[in-house]
Formats: sequence, C-alpha cells, structure tokens
Amino acid sequence: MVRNLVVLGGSSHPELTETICNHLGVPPANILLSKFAVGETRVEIMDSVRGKDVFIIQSGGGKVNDHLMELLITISACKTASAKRVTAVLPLFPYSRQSDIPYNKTGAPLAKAPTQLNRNGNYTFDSRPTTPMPGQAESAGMKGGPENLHKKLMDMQLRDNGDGQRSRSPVKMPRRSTMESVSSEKSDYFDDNSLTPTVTNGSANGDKPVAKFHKAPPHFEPQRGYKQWVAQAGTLVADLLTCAGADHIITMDLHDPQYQGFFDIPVDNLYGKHLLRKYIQFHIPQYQNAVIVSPDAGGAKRATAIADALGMPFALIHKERRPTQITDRQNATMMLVGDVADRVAILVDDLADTSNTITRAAKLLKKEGASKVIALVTHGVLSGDAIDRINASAIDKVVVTNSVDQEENKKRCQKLEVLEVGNVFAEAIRRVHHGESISVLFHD
Ligand SMILES: O=P(O)(O)OC[C@H]1O[C@H](OP(=O)(O)OP(=O)(O)O)[C@H](O)[C@@H]1O
Repeated sequence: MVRNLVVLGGSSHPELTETICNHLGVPPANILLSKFAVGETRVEIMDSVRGKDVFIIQSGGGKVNDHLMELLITISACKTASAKRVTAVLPLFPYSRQSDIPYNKTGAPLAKAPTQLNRNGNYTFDSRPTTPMPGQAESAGMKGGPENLHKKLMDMQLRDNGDGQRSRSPVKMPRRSTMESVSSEKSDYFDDNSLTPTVTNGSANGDKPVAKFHKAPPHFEPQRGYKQWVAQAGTLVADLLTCAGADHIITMDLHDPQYQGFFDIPVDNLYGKHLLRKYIQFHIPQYQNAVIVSPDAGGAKRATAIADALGMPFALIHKERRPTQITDRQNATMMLVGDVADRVAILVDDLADTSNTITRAAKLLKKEGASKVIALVTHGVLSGDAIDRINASAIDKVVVTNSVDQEENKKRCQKLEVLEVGNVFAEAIRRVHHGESISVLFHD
C-alpha cells in the first residue's frame, strides 16, 4: 500500500501512465490537459496534491515541445498547490542530445546526413557524403554540407542592415573600392555610430531617391576557430525543470550520462540494458554464437556491457565524422571493426530517431556477411520516415522499449517488437517514494 503518493500523467504517453499506476496499485490523479484557442497549454489539477509526493509521467518524442511545456506547467502547478515533493519521470529525456553540439573544423555544427533517397525514391542506406577520394569531384551531398551553411550564415550577416533587422532580400552593397572613394569624397555624410544607409528623397529638381552609406561594412573574413552561436538547449531544459519546481528526476538511458551533472537535483538514470539483455537470452536462439555490435563509438560502453554480461563477442561500427585532410568536409562513412560473418548481428543503441544509423549499419553488416541483423534500441523515437526506412532496410527485426508510445509504429512496421518498461519505472517510483535504494535496479 502506497500512501500520500500521487501519479499524474502528461499527454505524451497515457498508456505508460496506466501501466505504472497498475503496478503501483494507485489510480492516476485527475488532471485536465488542453489548449487555449491561441495554442497555449492549459493544465488543471483536479485532485489535491497538498503535502503529497507527486510523480509526473511525461516522455520525450512526438510533440516534444508541447509535452515539455505541459510538464513544466504541471510541475509548477503542483508546487504552488503545496505538493511536498515533485518528481518528473521522463522515460525518454527530451533535448538530452543537445547537451553538446559537435562542430566541424571551421566551427559550424555538423549537420545530419541528407536523405538517402535515390532518383527512384528508394532508400540507399549509403553514407552521405561519400568517402572523398583524391581528385574526386565534390559530390552533390557535400555541396549542401555544413560549410555551405557557414557561408550562408556569413552572407546573412553581410545582409544585416545594421540595426538588428535582417533584410529579406539582399541589400545591394557598393563594391568596397567604390565605397571607400565615396568615403573620402563625401565625408560629411558619414556617421561613425551607424551602418544604416540614409535614403534621401531627392532634390527639388526631381532626382530619384539615393541610398548613401554612412560607413563601409566591415570586411568579413572567416576566422579560424570562429564559432556560430549554437544554443546548448540541454542546459536550458535542465534549468527550466529545476526552476519550475522539480525536486527529483527519473529517466532511462540518457544519451549522454554526463548530462546528470547539469542538474543540481537528484537524477536517477535507469538502465535499459537489463531488458535488452533478457530479450537476447530468452528470444534469440543460440545467442552465444551471435555478435553484439555497437553502431557508433559513443554507444560502445553500453553494448560491451551487454556482450560481457552474456559472454558474447563484440564488434564496433565507427561512424567517421571528422573532417578529412583531403576536403575538410564532413565525412559520415561507417567502418566495421570486428567479425560478423555468418553470425546473427545484434545492434545495440540507446535510441533510433531517423533510424539512419541502424539501417545504414544493417546494410554494412549484411555486406560483411552477417546472416541476420536485429536492432535492440532503448528509445524508439522513430520520427519522420523512420518506419518506412526500417521497412525498406536490411534489418530483420527492431526491438524497442515503450519509453515512447509505439502504438502507431507497431501498426506500420511488422519488424517492430516492443518491450514493456512501465514495471521498471513503477518500481523506481515505489523505491523513491519509500526512500529505498534504487541501485538494485542498476545491478546486472
Ligand atoms: O536514428 P538516428 O537519427 O540515426 O539517430 C540515432 C543515433 O543518434 C545518437 O547518436 P549521435 O548521432 O547523436 O552520436 P553520438 O553518439 O556521437 O552522440 C544515438 O546514439 C544513435 O546512434
């Protein structure tokens, strides 16, 4: 029997809230979640939370921004309604991939690989851009790369008309030499404090209006190490949750476990690897002959933990992203380290978003002789055309947890299998509520 415990469910995953409540033996508290006509989120908590230990279930994925705002408002509402403690339960933590932004050599953020559709509209699962070779012409994929983005941004800065307002159409600037000569001849027109062109209406004799520049724009050269100002939204989201009144966070398989350090409240980061490990043991025949594969270096620790626990071999796909000396462009090719020939390859990753990573990895693994490819992923975000991509790919099966709602995805993808995660969160909530250790949930 749990007393003084209140579970509130956000609109992101009502099914998971229900499962958690069933495990805890408490009904979900009544909450009204809607939107005003203008689009603002409306939250009304219909049950008393005064002096209660409140757990709010809200996952990332789907309409992630709406869900985040709803969560923040709900936390704040509980605090102002005198809840004793408010814990945000975020099975998939939103914005956790934005705690750090990878930059290329010039400082621009690395863009995602463009779509892998060929001319016929079929997925190729190839790396984009392709591996650059000496003397090879720049590929179309590279033309739209991050350096181009960098150039575009610089162009936009040049178009800035100086008072903070960006012109929609390019402002025609006189060539530098012209402006310099104007500067020396018409020095009375110049105002050192402004770059704004002055438009004179012309003289009484009917001259057309003429734009005169007060000052030549600064000559803008790309600087070594120049960085665009990229928001590190992970920090902001951590601050927002704390500021709204969250006292505690429970989540699972944070993309970057160091993200816990962004909070000055307790964060319990549960592991999904136990569920994935059990799936391997009980659902993959002769799993000892299979091989665990991490589709990128970032997930190697997670994948090796499963391989070690089960005494299985391990292989790594290295997602090469560093600019090469040849072109200094983003190079997102994949290289396999390890042997997968004639084995079932089990890809282990924390999340599949566009599913580019797992589908491309599957193509490579099959090329290297894997007999079957099964992807085990904690968070099946599966946004955009991820399901179509999986359906068309070499992957034989994708196993995800229901940390994100999978109802619709299951209908569209025969290859998808879903593991229940509600019981793990229910147990974590119960232990946090009773002040018991939850480290038992971390043990192998
Ligand atoms: O389904 P997708 O859209 O391909 O995204 C999934 C990939 O993204 C994440 O890694 P990320 O690319 O952020 O690299 P990192 O591990 O180096 O942070 C995650 O660990 C997956 O590998």
